[in-house]
Amino acid sequence: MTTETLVVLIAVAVVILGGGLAYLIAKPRRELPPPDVMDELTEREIEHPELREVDLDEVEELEAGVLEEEPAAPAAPTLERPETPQGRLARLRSRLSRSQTSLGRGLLSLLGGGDLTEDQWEEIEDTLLAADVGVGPTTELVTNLRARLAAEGVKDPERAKAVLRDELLGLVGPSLDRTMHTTGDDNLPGVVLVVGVNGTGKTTTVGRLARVLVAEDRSVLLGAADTFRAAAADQLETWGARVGVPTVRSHEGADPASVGFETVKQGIADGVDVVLVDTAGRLHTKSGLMDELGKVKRVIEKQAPVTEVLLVIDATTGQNGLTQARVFGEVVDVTGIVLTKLDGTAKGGIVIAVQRELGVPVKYVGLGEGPDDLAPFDPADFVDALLEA
Ligand SMILES: Nc1nc2c(ncn2[C@@H]2O[C@H](COP(=O)(O)OP(=O)(O)OP(=O)(O)O)[C@@H](O)[C@H]2O)c(=O)[nH]1
Repeated sequence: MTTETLVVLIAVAVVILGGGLAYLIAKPRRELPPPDVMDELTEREIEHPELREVDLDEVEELEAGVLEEEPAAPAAPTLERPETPQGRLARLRSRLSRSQTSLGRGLLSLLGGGDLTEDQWEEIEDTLLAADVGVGPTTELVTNLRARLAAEGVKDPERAKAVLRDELLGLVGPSLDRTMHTTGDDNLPGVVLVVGVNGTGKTTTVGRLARVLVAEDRSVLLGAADTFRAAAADQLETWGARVGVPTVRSHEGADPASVGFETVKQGIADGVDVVLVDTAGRLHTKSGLMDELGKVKRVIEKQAPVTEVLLVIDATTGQNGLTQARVFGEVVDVTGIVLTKLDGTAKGGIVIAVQRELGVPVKYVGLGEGPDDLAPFDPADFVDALLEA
């Protein structure tokens, strides 16, 4: 071999080796699979990639987000578990006494000092009237109190307080039937019609009553027969949804009687225990609308008897609340009263006045803005809270 041939051979070898090296450097390196895939690879598979069951291209696509993830199933709504009604008044009692202090303190301070002068008896009367007890019940209470304190020769403030408690309790009516009638006859649902002026807390009350019933393991259906305002139906639906209770509703301006009818019809078909129907109470002075309320009840009763008509009254409206009570009482047979916003007034005597006015018992009281701040009314607890001050 000549020297020239040797030089040519060396040059060819250098070119080949250089090209190979350049190819190796330029070749994209395959990354190691991510750690979780690594976990699945055995040592043998790492040494012999051809044996791998995991396709690295697929892994890369996954990394690049090419393969779409399975959409997550929608989370089931978490239902609230409402508080049982039994313990509620105990929890809310302080709100009652807070709102009643002027009445309780006023009476006790006067009665604590032995024999009363005429002026002091007048002061007692004024205190009762200022607390919205009403003229008739106030006169009755003062007359009875005077007679008993004199007859029993009461001088001791503790004894005077006990007599006052007894007399107040007598006025509140400890033996009135305060059960809410929610059981229908012949396998029909109980039907509760909730009426009252707008803004008194009617829709809130329907929502809260649904919670009371759910806490007692009763099945419930709501009817949004307040069709004046779409928002009222939305509000009701939201209340129900929180505790898994459905709502029957229609469009704004629909006939409230037909919504009531459809709700009870569905309640019967679904076999629910109780149907609660919210109604519109706008402009209670307009006879047309009040007639309409009467119609709602009549039409509902083509399906099933109404077992309870609850009138919602705002305790802070005083005498105006009594006027409302009177008007509603003329249109539908009110069977129970729900007194809302009792936490916001010192005029707790309205309980006594409104019962007298309608001859119907207060069955529930609203004592706050929380979802379970509606308590069954208990006369003894009420009077005790009144005199706690
Ligand atoms: N402090 C207090 N507020 C209450 C009570 N009950 C209801 N409310 C409030 O009163 C306001 C009116 O309640 P709604 O239920 O909307 O009154 P409504 O009578 O149904 O009026 P519409 O829905 O407009 O028909 C709301 O802000 C409630 O939170 C209560 O017992 N105490």
